[in-house]
Amino acid sequence: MDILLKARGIGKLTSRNPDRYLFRDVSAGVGEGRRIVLLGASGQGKSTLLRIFARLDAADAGELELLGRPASQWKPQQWRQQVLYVAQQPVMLTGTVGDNLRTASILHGRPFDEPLAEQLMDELGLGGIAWDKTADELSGGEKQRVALVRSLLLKPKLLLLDETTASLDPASKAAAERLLLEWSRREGSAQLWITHDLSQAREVGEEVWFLEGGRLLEKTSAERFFDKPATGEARRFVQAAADARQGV
Ligand SMILES: Nc1ncnc2c1ncn2[C@@H]1O[C@H](COP(=O)(O)OP(=O)(O)OP(=O)(O)O)[C@@H](O)[C@H]1O
Repeated sequence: MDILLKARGIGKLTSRNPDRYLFRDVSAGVGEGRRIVLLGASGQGKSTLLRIFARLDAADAGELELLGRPASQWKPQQWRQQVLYVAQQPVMLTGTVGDNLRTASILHGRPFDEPLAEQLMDELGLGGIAWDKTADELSGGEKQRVALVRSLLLKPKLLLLDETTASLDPASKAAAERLLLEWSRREGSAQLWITHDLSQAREVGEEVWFLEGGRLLEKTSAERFFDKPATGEARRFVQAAADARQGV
């Protein structure tokens, strides 16, 4: 498996205290077409790490490489076409639903694949939404799904999914998971998910990265992470989630 994105020694200082790292020494590789889940408690810096991978935020240490070329050799916009961050809080651009769906093709000068946009909207249960509706009038869950379709239409090599299904009702969440799994198989694109839902993590993840105490403590197969975590921290994390589910 070729490595698509490589991180070497990535660190981010805390904004409050420039002597302290939020996380450091993050070295890992995203394989082509691989589905990885990034787990860890709130506030560990998972979103920040994904934003660094998408070059929406700068690292304070370390280097990134995409397709074997260091970040310095990529124009940020070209990098972001390939490594696309889907934000936790969806941002709708001014205009209609159709305008939002066409954004990527306009920005990147590619033809708009309308049949694909229709198909993706349908698969996410948005087939009934008029494309001339003002995007800002959509519900939060609708915005989240339109933002996802908008991202998929760009066909990035790596999708960074930051709690993308967290605000969806159970049926829409299942539809989004199905679509993303199918998409990764069909398009061969890689996905790096942040989720707090461990059953979703088992469902979608081939690999798990576990961030705690400012370090990427585990990088392993999903099966191994859930059945036999190597560190006490991961064991406690998995156990606490299981206890919470059972109301212990
Ligand atoms: N330089 C920094 N950049 C971003 N966040 C920082 C920084 N320094 C400190 N922080 C704090 O660290 C935390 C990082 O937030 P982030 O959203 O990345 O974590 P997370 O693990 O994704 O959390 P959640 O699971 O709750 O979404 C926040 O509490 C933020 O205020």
